Amino acid sequence: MASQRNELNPYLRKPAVLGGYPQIRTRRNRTDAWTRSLVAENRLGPQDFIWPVFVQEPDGTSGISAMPGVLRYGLDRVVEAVAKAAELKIPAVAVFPYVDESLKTADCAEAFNPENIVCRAVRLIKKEVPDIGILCDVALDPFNSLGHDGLVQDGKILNDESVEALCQQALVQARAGCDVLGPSDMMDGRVGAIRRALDDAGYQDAKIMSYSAKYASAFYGPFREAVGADTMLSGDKKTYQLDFANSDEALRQVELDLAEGADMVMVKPGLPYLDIVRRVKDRFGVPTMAYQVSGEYAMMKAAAANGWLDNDKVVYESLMAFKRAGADAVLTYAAIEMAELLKAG
Ligand SMILES: NCc1[nH]cc(CCC(=O)O)c1CC(=O)O
Repeated sequence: MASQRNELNPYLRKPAVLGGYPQIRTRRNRTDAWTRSLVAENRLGPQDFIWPVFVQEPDGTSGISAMPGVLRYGLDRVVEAVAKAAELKIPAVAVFPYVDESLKTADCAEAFNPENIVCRAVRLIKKEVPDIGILCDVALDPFNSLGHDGLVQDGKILNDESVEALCQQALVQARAGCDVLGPSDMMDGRVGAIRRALDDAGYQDAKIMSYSAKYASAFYGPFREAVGADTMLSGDKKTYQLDFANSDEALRQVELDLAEGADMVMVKPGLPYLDIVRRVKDRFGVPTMAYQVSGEYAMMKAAAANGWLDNDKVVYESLMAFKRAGADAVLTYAAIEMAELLKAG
């Protein structure tokens, strides 16, 4: 039968596997925009973003010199900004506080004050923009006169005492209406402790997005200006944040956080750490977030301001790269501009 058919149809006599060029031309799938769209393996939409929002005590807004286009919002302005994010179909915002120096202390008491700027912003956003998810950072640095994420004694970052403080901070945030607690402090055991504290207080549905693979990175520089922690920090964060020489260590950290009850995990910074995103996603298959941090944003904006890079194109390409690496969503300061661009087509 087969040989008969081959005689009738000489093309079938050719081997099924053609082998290569010139029969195979991979450029065929790239000839037109519609073909490229058809075969695209990843897509980017506003649902892929979490927008970090800085809030400040004074009404109005203020700029951050190393983050052009990013503002801190007073409570009179934050609702409008978050409502715009919701309108653009961005699923969640991450609230970060700018705290006046006079409120920063070594015991970080302001972090547990239910009337602090984070809690008030969360209550307001929950009330006025009820459908957007709210993530809060759980770490003491914005409230710490020493600039560290944990409590400091004699120059050492205390672990277990810090975990207790973080639990208190998570509880005031959950009470204010925060949907997702994001421990970004890298203390040992904090995810399990926060989970227990939330459950005991009746917040079983409050989610934990753990900053699991958070590296001691120089790319956080502009953020520290944004939250007013730049001049405060004594030393560095290398005794708790991960060493950027390592990646097995990140997997171990993720594994522990998942065992302790993390609902989602995060890799941070983003672009220079896409290898970690891929390893985490492949190994655990859990919701994996990545944070395109302040320094990454600053680099793109600085190059674009000089005319060296095309802002819209590099921001788009960088965010698509996160998707390709396996990230489910990206925390990015460019969320609004990118959502607007995608909407405009
Ligand atoms: N724990 C605080 C925190 N949460 C998010 C960032 C960085 C975010 C950014 O750079 O955009 C930091 C800074 C740090 O750890 O020093």
